[in-house]
Amino acid sequence: MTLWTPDSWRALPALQQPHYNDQAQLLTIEEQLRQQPPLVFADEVSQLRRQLADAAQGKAFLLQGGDCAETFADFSSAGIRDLFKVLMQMAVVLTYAGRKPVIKVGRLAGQFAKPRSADTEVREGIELPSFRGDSVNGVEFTAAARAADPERMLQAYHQSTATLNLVRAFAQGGLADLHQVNDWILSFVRGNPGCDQYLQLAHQIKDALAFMEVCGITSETSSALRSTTLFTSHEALLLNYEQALTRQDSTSGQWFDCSAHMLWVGERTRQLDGAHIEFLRGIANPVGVKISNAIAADDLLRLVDILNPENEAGRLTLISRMGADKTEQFLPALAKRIADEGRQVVWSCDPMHGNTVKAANGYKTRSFDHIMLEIEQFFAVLSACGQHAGGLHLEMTGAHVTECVGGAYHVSEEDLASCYQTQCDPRLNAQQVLELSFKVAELIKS
Ligand SMILES: O=C[C@H](O)[C@H](O)COP(=O)(O)O
Ligand SMILES: C=C(OP(=O)(O)O)C(=O)O
Repeated sequence: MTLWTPDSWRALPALQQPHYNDQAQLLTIEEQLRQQPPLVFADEVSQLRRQLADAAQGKAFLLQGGDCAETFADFSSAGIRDLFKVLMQMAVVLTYAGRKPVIKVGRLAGQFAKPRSADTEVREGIELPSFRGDSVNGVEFTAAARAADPERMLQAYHQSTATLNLVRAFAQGGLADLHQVNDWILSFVRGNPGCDQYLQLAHQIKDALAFMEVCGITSETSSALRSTTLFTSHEALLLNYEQALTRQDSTSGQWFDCSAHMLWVGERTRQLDGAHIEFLRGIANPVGVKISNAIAADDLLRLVDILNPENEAGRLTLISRMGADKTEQFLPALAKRIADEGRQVVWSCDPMHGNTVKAANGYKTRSFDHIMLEIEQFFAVLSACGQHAGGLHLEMTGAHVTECVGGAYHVSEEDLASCYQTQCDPRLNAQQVLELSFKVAELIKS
C-alpha cells in the first residue's frame, strides 16, 4: 500500500466532484479553510470510536439521522432545536424500550454536498448542471446559480460552526435533561397515534426519575441525567473541503478530519481504487461506507481491509441501503462473508436510499411501509448470520413535512404537495420517526 498523506487522494480518480471554472479561486478558498479552527476535537472523535466499538459488539445502538441536505436558506435555531428534540425522543424510546445505550450521531453541521445520478438537468429544453448541494451550487434553475462556486464551501463551514455551537449548548444546557422528556414532543405530533405511546413511556421514565431522586440521584448530581452528546457526521464528498479541515494531532501523530466526528463515503464514490476511499483510509475518525446490492462479497472484504487494516471494532460502519425488494436476497451473502472472515464492523441500515420512488404526481417519495420492511429484513438477516444489527441511518427532520408517504398518520400521495420542502430526497417527519422508533425498539429487544 502506498504512503498516505492528506492529499494522496489527488492522484486518483475522484467521482462526483464539482467542475470549478476558476482553479486559482479554489486554491484561495482551500487556503482560507485551512486557516479556520477545527469543528471537532480528537478526543471527542476517539470517544465516538469507543462507543461504536460497543455497537459492533451488540452492546449499543447507533442512531444516525438528519437532513438529506442542510441548506443556507433554511438555517434557523428552531430547525436545529426541533431536529435535536426528535433525535432525543427517538433515543429515549430506543434506550428505554430497546434496553440499549444509543449513540446519537446527527447528519448535520456539514451535510451540504450531494452526489447525483445525472450531471445535468433538463427543463423545457434547457440543460444546466445538476444541483449538488448548497456547498457547491444554487438550487435555482439558472446558469448563474448552477455554476459551482468554491466560496460556498466557506459559507458551509461557517454555518456548520454555528450549528455545532447550538447543538453543544442544547446537549449540555438543559434541553437534553431527561426530566424534559415531555418537552421533546413537537406540538404537531401531540394527539397523534404514536404520541400516546410516547407519553406513557415518558410517564414511566418520570416515575423512575422520582424514585432515583429519593435515592439522591438528581440532575445536579448526575451529568448522565442532565446532558448528552450529539456527534456530527456527513458524507465526505467534497475532498478539497475535507482535506482543508484535516489536522494532525500533536499528541498521537494521527490525522483527524476535523470537519465532523464521523464521515461516510456514499454508494456512488466507494470505488476501491478511487480518491474517496484513499482519503478515508488515512484519517483516524470512525468512517462509514454505504453499500447496495451492487457490491460483490470479495470487493466488500477488500474495502473493509483497506479502511480497517487493524480490524478494530468501532473504526468501520457498513451502512446497508439496498431497498426492501433486495435486502433479503443480497445482504445475507455479504453479512455471512464478513462474519466468516471475523471482521469487526458495525452493521447499520439506511432504509431510505434504496426505497426512493416517483409518485404519480411526480414527487420523489418513499413509503413508510417499505422503510419499515427493509429494517425488519435487515434485523432478520443479521440475526440469521449471528451478527448484530447495530444501527439505523435515516433522512429525517423535526419539521412538519409531507415527503414520505404512509405511517399511522397516513400521508398520501395527494398530501405530498402540502408541505414538500426537501431540495433533494424525501425525509421522514417527526411523527413518522416516532412511530418507527417504537417498532425498531421491539426489534432491538427481540
Ligand atoms: O441523497 C442521495 C443522492 O444524492 C440522491 O438520492 C440522488 O438523487 P438523484 O438520483 O435525483 O440524483
Ligand atoms: C447520497 C446518500 O446516500 P447513498 O450514497 O447511499 O446514495 C446520502 O446518504 O445522502
